[in-house]
Amino acid sequence: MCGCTLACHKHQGGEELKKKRKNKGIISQQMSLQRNRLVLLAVMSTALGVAIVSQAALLAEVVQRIFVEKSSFTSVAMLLGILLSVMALRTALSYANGKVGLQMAATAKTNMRAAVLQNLIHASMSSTLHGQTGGKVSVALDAVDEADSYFSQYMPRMLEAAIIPILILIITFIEHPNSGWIMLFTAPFIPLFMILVGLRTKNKSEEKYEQLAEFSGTFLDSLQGLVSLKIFGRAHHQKRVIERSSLGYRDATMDILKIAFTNTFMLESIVMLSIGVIALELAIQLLVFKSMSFHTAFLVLLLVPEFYTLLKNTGTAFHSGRTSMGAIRRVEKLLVETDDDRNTQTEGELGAHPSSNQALKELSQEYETSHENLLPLPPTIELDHVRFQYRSDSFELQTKKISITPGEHIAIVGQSGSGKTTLLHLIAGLLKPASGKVLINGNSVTTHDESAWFEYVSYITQHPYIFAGTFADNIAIGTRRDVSREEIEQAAVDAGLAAVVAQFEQGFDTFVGEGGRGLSGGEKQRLALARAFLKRSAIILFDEPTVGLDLQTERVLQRSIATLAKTATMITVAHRLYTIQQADNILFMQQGVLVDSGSHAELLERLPQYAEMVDLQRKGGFA
Ligand SMILES: Nc1ncnc2c1ncn2[C@@H]1O[C@H](COP(=O)(O)OP(=O)(O)OP(=O)(O)O)[C@@H](O)[C@H]1O
Repeated sequence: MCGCTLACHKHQGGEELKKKRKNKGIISQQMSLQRNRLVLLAVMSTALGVAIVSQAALLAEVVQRIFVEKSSFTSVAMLLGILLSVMALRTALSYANGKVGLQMAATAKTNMRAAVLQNLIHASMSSTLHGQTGGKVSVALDAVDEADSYFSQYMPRMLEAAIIPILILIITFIEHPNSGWIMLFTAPFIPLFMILVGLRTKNKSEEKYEQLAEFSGTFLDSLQGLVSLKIFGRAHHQKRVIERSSLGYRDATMDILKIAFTNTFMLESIVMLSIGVIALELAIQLLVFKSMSFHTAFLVLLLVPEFYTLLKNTGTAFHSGRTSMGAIRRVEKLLVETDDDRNTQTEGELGAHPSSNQALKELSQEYETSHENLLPLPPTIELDHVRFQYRSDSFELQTKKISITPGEHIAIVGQSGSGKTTLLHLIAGLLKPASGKVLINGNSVTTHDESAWFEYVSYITQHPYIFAGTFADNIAIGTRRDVSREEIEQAAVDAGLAAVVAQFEQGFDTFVGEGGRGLSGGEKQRLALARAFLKRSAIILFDEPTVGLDLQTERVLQRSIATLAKTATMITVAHRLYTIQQADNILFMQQGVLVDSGSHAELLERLPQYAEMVDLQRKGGFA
């Protein structure tokens, strides 16, 4: 037994994939993952080449016998039968080639989407907030979809191009070297031309994806902020922004299409010209110089279009492959960005505290056992000279050494923007300190042990996220255990949500969240509380609402919070004097610095800024 939890194994797998991705790009990674399919494609392409040459040879033989040698139909019946079977085999092989290509594309897309999702899920809070949501959605959906043609068309066609034309060329050289030389001389123009065009398309395609991501981002931002835009009369301005960004996307797409059309025209011209030259040469040899047989001339004439069609298809596939590569690069960029972010999050901490994995595992086991019978035991939390910055030139948070004993009720207070929520996020392990440590029972919390640590924590934010689903689903996400309907209903009762749910005909099966019924701020917080009751965490983080709730809701929330806090360490970003006065320890924040901590009475006595804040709150009627 390695003593590793399921989450830990999953993590190791993810790390391996991450390492692989670091060394190779998505394409080579997929190629090595799908090596069997590539081998199958190569075998089928060779078989297809043999079928194409055989079909031409058989057809030339049949025509020679019927029209030149005037043989009877019965004497060629068998040849015709074989010809039909070869044609059927060729069709089947082409179909199978396409099918394997599609399977490769489907697997590659599934893997890419899983990797994008995995990275986005594990990205730190700060990187999640960075960039536009719509842009990320566009990478995860559109860019991954666009990668399809690289695997479904480009790869199979390239393999065919590497095998079949060479086979045809060998046969042509054996049959009639002059035609072989013409083919050999004209053929390189097609890939050469395609490479030149493809390189231009690649840049254009990358540009197109940047435009699409910008367009999606702007569009989603505008949708989400529609109410604010209308109220501030900015809807028209935003309309123009969307228009500009959609026109940018249109132009980038049109540029690619322009290149594609020119490319097709040039390709057709080269192909037609080459076939024409060979046909003319064959006619002169056959009719003027009479230096070759009809069978040979006809066979070469049948093989030549096959040769150029294959090269032409390769050219088209090359073009779509290059377009796809632009999309793949975007996915790679997102993966690298989020990978780097995960690296910076975890490095250092692990090396400094090799025992932290073990300690959290013990905590987790303790939690699992205790969950069956008792409530989980709150750990000791210590902040040891923590320093944090969102960005190098921005707000900086600093703390001294501070210890939160199990079951303590902590209030974090300070002016707006003083760093209260940031401190809460640092304690929760949602943000990683630049220096200093957040210690849980003496060990650092690292993102490596996220799942074990988060088992311990409930976080009731001011604006809890309500997922699209029923009340019951939304409460049940509070825990990873299988919970009964009774437990969900009890949690709702404890959180004061039951009365709200009872108003609806479908009760706990009422749809809420996106596409369902909307909830008020107070109702959302009660739902978040119900999740916390179900989870029965050892640490409750609570971002107290700044806006005034009605007295009834306020009382319900206060009562529920007090019940929850009985068995847990409670850390509240406090805005109410009542909460502050009840706290065992108050952390006073000022411009990012944890200035002082102590009881209400202590701080009143020794910290004038605190006394001033309390005075202001009293006057504001918050008490
Ligand atoms: N994601 C972020 N990126 C950059 N800066 C941020 C980010 N989140 C917050 N900040 C900045 O950090 C500072 C502290 O913010 P924080 O939300 O912790 O304050 P707060 O005391 O909780 O404020 P409030 O009481 O108004 O909620 C602010 O100056 C804010 O602008």
